Amino acid sequence: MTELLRIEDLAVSYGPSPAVSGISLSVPDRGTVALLGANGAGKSTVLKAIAGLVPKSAGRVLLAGEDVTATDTRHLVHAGVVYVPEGREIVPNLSVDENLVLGGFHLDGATRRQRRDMVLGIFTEIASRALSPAWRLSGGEQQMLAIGRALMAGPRLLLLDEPSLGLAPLLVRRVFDRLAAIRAETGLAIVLVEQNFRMTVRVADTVHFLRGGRLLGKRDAVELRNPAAMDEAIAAYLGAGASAA
Ligand SMILES: Nc1ncnc2c1ncn2[C@@H]1O[C@H](COP(=O)(O)OP(=O)(O)OP(=O)(O)O)[C@@H](O)[C@H]1O
Repeated sequence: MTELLRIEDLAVSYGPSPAVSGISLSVPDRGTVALLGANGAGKSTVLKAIAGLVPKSAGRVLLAGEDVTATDTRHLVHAGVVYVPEGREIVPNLSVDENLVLGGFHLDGATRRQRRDMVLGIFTEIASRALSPAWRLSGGEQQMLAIGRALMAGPRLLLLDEPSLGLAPLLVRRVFDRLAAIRAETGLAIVLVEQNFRMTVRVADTVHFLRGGRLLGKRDAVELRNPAAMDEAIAAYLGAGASAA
């Protein structure tokens, strides 16, 4: 499979000591790579560094072979790299439709309408609520809107930061089902940061384990769908105190 994203020896520091270092990983075209780890392990920092939202103190990021290490966020969005932050950050007083338009503001009208129809076709839960203010949506529907808004930009690489955060189990399942649909329909690649291990292995191909800002190892996600293998990987990579969500 062709490689879409390659990270080589990435480090990010917010202060004197690095938050993450020595991060190297590869995301194939149309692949889904997950980063699993406890709070503070450095997962969001890796995503933000890829998206150009935090400065890198070392390493390189290559997108389809092109060095984008120093490329700013705006140009990365145009190159197809779109970040969906933890906490969704939709605009509550704007309607569902208006939030979607924000994600495709740079598009011509016809493309924007076509993308909007594609997004609402995937997220059928919010399709009938297009004119409702976003604050009226449930947490899971707001998460779908946040992902939908990112899809409006026509990404090649979606960087998803904890889409399950704060959602009830049923809604988590719905969001992850839609992620599987997006992957099948649009063929984009995804880097997924999660703490919900069981849901993650349903949609990912490869899982990288992070602890203390370092990558400890990676496993095939299909293997980890076996609960015993997941428990063994968690104990090996994340420590005895960790457990599958
Ligand atoms: N803006 C910041 N300024 C200073 N330190 C930060 C900043 N953002 C993150 N950190 C620190 O960097 C480390 C990694 O944080 P990061 O948010 O990447 O972890 P995470 O694995 O995504 O955690 P969580 O699951 O809690 O979101 C932590 O020690 C955190 O306190």
